[in-house]
Amino acid sequence: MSLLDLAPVIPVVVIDDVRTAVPVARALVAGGLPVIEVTLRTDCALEAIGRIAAEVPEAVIGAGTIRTSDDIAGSLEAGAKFLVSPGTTLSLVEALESSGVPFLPGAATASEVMALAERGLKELKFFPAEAAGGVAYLKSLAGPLPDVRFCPTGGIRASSVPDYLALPNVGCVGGSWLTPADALAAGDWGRVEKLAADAAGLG
Ligand SMILES: O=C(O)C(=O)C[C@H](O)[C@H](O)COP(=O)(O)O
Repeated sequence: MSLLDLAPVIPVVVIDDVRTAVPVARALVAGGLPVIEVTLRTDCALEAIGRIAAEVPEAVIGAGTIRTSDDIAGSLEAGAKFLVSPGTTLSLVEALESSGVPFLPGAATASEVMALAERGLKELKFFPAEAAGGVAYLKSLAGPLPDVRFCPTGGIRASSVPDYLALPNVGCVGGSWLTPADALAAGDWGRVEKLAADAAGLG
Protein backbone atom coordinates (compact mmCIF):
# COMPACT_ATOMS: atom_id res chain seq x y z
CA MET A 1 0.00 0.00 0.00
CA SER A 2 1.18 3.50 -0.74
CA LEU A 3 2.38 5.91 1.91
CA LEU A 4 -0.28 8.35 0.76
CA ASP A 5 -3.09 5.95 1.55
CA LEU A 6 -2.21 4.88 5.09
CA ALA A 7 -3.84 7.84 6.85
CA PRO A 8 -5.60 11.07 5.75
CA VAL A 9 -3.18 13.20 7.76
CA ILE A 10 0.52 12.75 8.55
CA PRO A 11 1.48 14.73 11.66
CA VAL A 12 4.79 16.55 11.22
CA VAL A 13 6.40 16.64 14.64
CA VAL A 14 9.25 18.84 15.87
CA ILE A 15 10.73 17.25 18.99
CA ASP A 16 12.73 19.63 21.20
CA ASP A 17 12.80 17.39 24.27
CA VAL A 18 13.37 13.71 23.57
CA ARG A 19 11.31 12.74 26.61
CA THR A 20 8.18 13.93 24.76
CA ALA A 21 8.75 11.60 21.78
CA VAL A 22 7.02 8.49 23.08
CA PRO A 23 4.01 10.17 24.74
CA VAL A 24 3.34 12.39 21.73
CA ALA A 25 3.49 9.38 19.40
CA ARG A 26 1.13 7.43 21.68
CA ALA A 27 -1.30 10.37 21.71
CA LEU A 28 -1.29 10.62 17.91
CA VAL A 29 -1.85 6.87 17.55
CA ALA A 30 -4.64 6.99 20.14
CA GLY A 31 -6.26 9.80 18.15
CA GLY A 32 -6.18 7.67 15.01
CA LEU A 33 -3.10 8.98 13.19
CA PRO A 34 -0.45 6.23 13.25
CA VAL A 35 1.76 7.57 10.45
CA ILE A 36 4.12 10.10 12.07
CA GLU A 37 6.91 12.21 10.60
CA VAL A 38 9.57 13.53 12.97
CA THR A 39 11.56 16.33 11.34
CA LEU A 40 15.35 16.27 11.52
CA ARG A 41 15.34 19.90 12.59
CA THR A 42 16.34 19.36 16.17
CA ASP A 43 19.37 17.78 17.81
CA CYS A 44 17.38 14.99 19.39
CA ALA A 45 15.31 14.10 16.31
CA LEU A 46 17.14 10.85 15.52
CA GLU A 47 16.98 9.73 19.14
CA ALA A 48 13.27 10.59 19.15
CA ILE A 49 12.72 8.43 16.05
CA GLY A 50 14.64 5.60 17.72
CA ARG A 51 12.55 5.76 20.87
CA ILE A 52 9.26 5.84 18.97
CA ALA A 53 10.38 2.94 16.74
CA ALA A 54 11.29 0.90 19.83
CA GLU A 55 8.45 1.81 22.16
CA VAL A 56 5.41 2.60 19.98
CA PRO A 57 5.14 -0.34 17.57
CA GLU A 58 1.64 0.74 16.45
CA ALA A 59 3.15 3.89 14.92
CA VAL A 60 4.63 4.03 11.42
CA ILE A 61 7.50 6.37 12.16
CA GLY A 62 9.31 8.32 9.46
CA ALA A 63 11.92 11.05 9.18
CA GLY A 64 11.27 14.47 7.62
CA THR A 65 13.50 17.31 6.45
CA ILE A 66 15.76 14.78 4.72
CA ARG A 67 18.37 16.78 2.79
CA THR A 68 21.43 14.53 2.47
CA SER A 69 22.46 10.89 2.22
CA ASP A 70 23.79 11.21 5.77
CA ASP A 71 20.30 12.17 6.91
CA ILE A 72 19.00 9.02 5.21
CA ALA A 73 21.63 6.76 6.81
CA GLY A 74 21.02 8.21 10.27
CA SER A 75 17.26 7.95 9.95
CA LEU A 76 17.33 4.33 8.82
CA GLU A 77 19.73 3.42 11.59
CA ALA A 78 17.39 5.09 14.10
CA GLY A 79 14.46 3.02 12.83
CA ALA A 80 12.65 5.31 10.38
CA LYS A 81 10.24 3.40 8.14
CA PHE A 82 9.85 6.16 5.55
CA LEU A 83 11.60 9.35 4.46
CA VAL A 84 10.28 12.79 3.46
CA SER A 85 12.23 15.65 1.88
CA PRO A 86 11.20 19.30 1.47
CA GLY A 87 12.70 19.48 -2.03
CA THR A 88 14.68 17.19 -4.29
CA THR A 89 18.18 17.35 -5.77
CA LEU A 90 19.56 14.75 -8.15
CA SER A 91 21.95 13.31 -5.58
CA LEU A 92 19.19 13.21 -2.97
CA VAL A 93 16.70 11.40 -5.18
CA GLU A 94 19.35 8.81 -6.08
CA ALA A 95 20.03 8.25 -2.38
CA LEU A 96 16.32 8.03 -1.62
CA GLU A 97 15.86 5.45 -4.39
CA SER A 98 18.66 3.37 -2.85
CA SER A 99 17.27 3.62 0.69
CA GLY A 100 15.01 0.59 0.43
CA VAL A 101 12.13 2.30 2.25
CA PRO A 102 9.14 4.31 0.94
CA PHE A 103 9.82 8.01 0.50
CA LEU A 104 8.07 11.23 -0.49
CA PRO A 105 10.38 13.57 -2.39
CA GLY A 106 9.44 17.23 -2.22
CA ALA A 107 8.36 19.18 -5.29
CA ALA A 108 6.70 22.55 -5.80
CA THR A 109 6.62 23.28 -9.55
CA ALA A 110 5.40 21.53 -12.70
CA SER A 111 9.02 21.09 -13.85
CA GLU A 112 10.08 19.49 -10.55
CA VAL A 113 7.06 17.20 -10.65
CA MET A 114 7.82 16.22 -14.25
CA ALA A 115 11.50 15.50 -13.49
CA LEU A 116 10.47 13.11 -10.70
CA ALA A 117 7.66 11.54 -12.75
CA GLU A 118 10.19 10.81 -15.53
CA ARG A 119 12.03 8.64 -13.00
CA GLY A 120 8.79 6.82 -12.21
CA LEU A 121 8.23 8.71 -8.96
CA LYS A 122 4.57 9.68 -8.90
CA GLU A 123 3.84 10.07 -5.19
CA LEU A 124 5.36 13.30 -3.96
CA LYS A 125 5.28 15.82 -1.16
CA PHE A 126 3.97 19.22 -2.32
CA PHE A 127 5.90 21.77 -0.27
CA PRO A 128 5.40 24.54 0.79
CA ALA A 129 1.75 23.86 0.03
CA GLU A 130 -0.07 27.00 1.09
CA ALA A 131 2.70 29.43 0.11
CA ALA A 132 3.13 27.79 -3.30
CA GLY A 133 -0.53 28.13 -4.24
CA GLY A 134 -2.43 25.58 -2.19
CA VAL A 135 -5.58 23.89 -3.42
CA ALA A 136 -5.85 25.98 -6.59
CA TYR A 137 -2.28 25.14 -7.59
CA LEU A 138 -2.76 21.40 -7.09
CA LYS A 139 -6.00 21.55 -9.05
CA SER A 140 -4.09 23.15 -11.92
CA LEU A 141 -1.35 20.49 -11.81
CA ALA A 142 -3.96 17.73 -12.05
CA GLY A 143 -4.87 18.90 -15.57
CA PRO A 144 -1.60 18.14 -17.39
CA LEU A 145 -0.16 15.76 -14.75
CA PRO A 146 -3.13 13.65 -13.58
CA ASP A 147 -1.05 10.56 -12.79
CA VAL A 148 0.98 12.25 -10.02
CA ARG A 149 -0.37 12.27 -6.46
CA PHE A 150 0.68 14.45 -3.56
CA CYS A 151 0.93 14.89 0.18
CA PRO A 152 0.69 18.68 0.46
CA THR A 153 2.50 20.06 3.51
CA GLY A 154 3.34 23.54 4.74
CA GLY A 155 0.89 26.00 6.21
CA ILE A 156 -2.03 23.55 6.27
CA ARG A 157 -4.50 23.76 9.14
CA ALA A 158 -7.51 21.62 10.06
CA SER A 159 -9.94 23.99 8.33
CA SER A 160 -8.31 23.55 4.90
CA VAL A 161 -7.86 19.77 5.08
CA PRO A 162 -11.24 18.83 3.52
CA ASP A 163 -10.55 21.02 0.45
CA TYR A 164 -7.18 19.33 -0.08
CA LEU A 165 -8.50 15.80 0.48
CA ALA A 166 -11.29 16.43 -2.04
CA LEU A 167 -8.73 16.79 -4.83
CA PRO A 168 -8.18 13.65 -6.95
CA ASN A 169 -4.39 14.15 -6.89
CA VAL A 170 -4.12 14.40 -3.10
CA GLY A 171 -3.75 11.20 -1.06
CA CYS A 172 -3.17 12.75 2.35
CA VAL A 173 -1.93 15.99 3.88
CA GLY A 174 0.84 16.71 6.37
CA GLY A 175 1.22 19.33 9.03
CA SER A 176 2.45 20.41 12.40
CA TRP A 177 -0.83 21.84 13.71
CA LEU A 178 -1.56 18.55 15.50
CA THR A 179 1.41 18.86 17.80
CA PRO A 180 1.65 22.51 18.97
CA ALA A 181 4.93 23.33 20.71
CA ASP A 182 3.10 24.58 23.82
CA ALA A 183 1.13 21.34 24.13
CA LEU A 184 4.34 19.30 23.95
CA ALA A 185 6.10 21.56 26.44
CA ALA A 186 3.16 21.25 28.85
CA GLY A 187 2.81 17.49 28.34
CA ASP A 188 -0.80 18.03 27.28
CA TRP A 189 -1.25 14.69 25.53
CA GLY A 190 -5.03 14.92 25.76
CA ARG A 191 -4.94 18.01 23.54
CA VAL A 192 -2.71 16.25 20.99
CA GLU A 193 -4.99 13.22 20.97
CA LYS A 194 -8.04 15.44 20.43
CA LEU A 195 -6.36 17.32 17.56
CA ALA A 196 -5.40 13.98 16.01
CA ALA A 197 -8.91 12.55 16.43
CA ASP A 198 -10.45 15.65 14.82
CA ALA A 199 -8.04 15.37 11.88
CA ALA A 200 -8.55 11.62 11.51
CA GLY A 201 -12.28 12.28 11.27
CA LEU A 202 -11.74 14.51 8.22
CA GLY A 203 -10.49 11.62 6.09
O1 LIG B 1 10.16 18.76 7.49
C1 LIG B 1 10.01 18.77 6.29
O2 LIG B 1 10.34 17.84 5.55
C2 LIG B 1 9.48 19.97 5.67
O3 LIG B 1 9.81 20.21 4.60
C3 LIG B 1 8.57 20.89 6.20
C4 LIG B 1 7.39 20.45 7.02
O4 LIG B 1 6.71 19.38 6.47
C5 LIG B 1 6.51 21.60 7.12
O5 LIG B 1 7.25 22.72 7.51
C6 LIG B 1 5.36 21.45 8.05
O6 LIG B 1 4.61 22.58 7.81
P1 LIG B 1 3.70 23.30 8.86
O7 LIG B 1 2.53 22.42 9.08
O8 LIG B 1 3.37 24.58 8.21
O9 LIG B 1 4.55 23.49 10.09
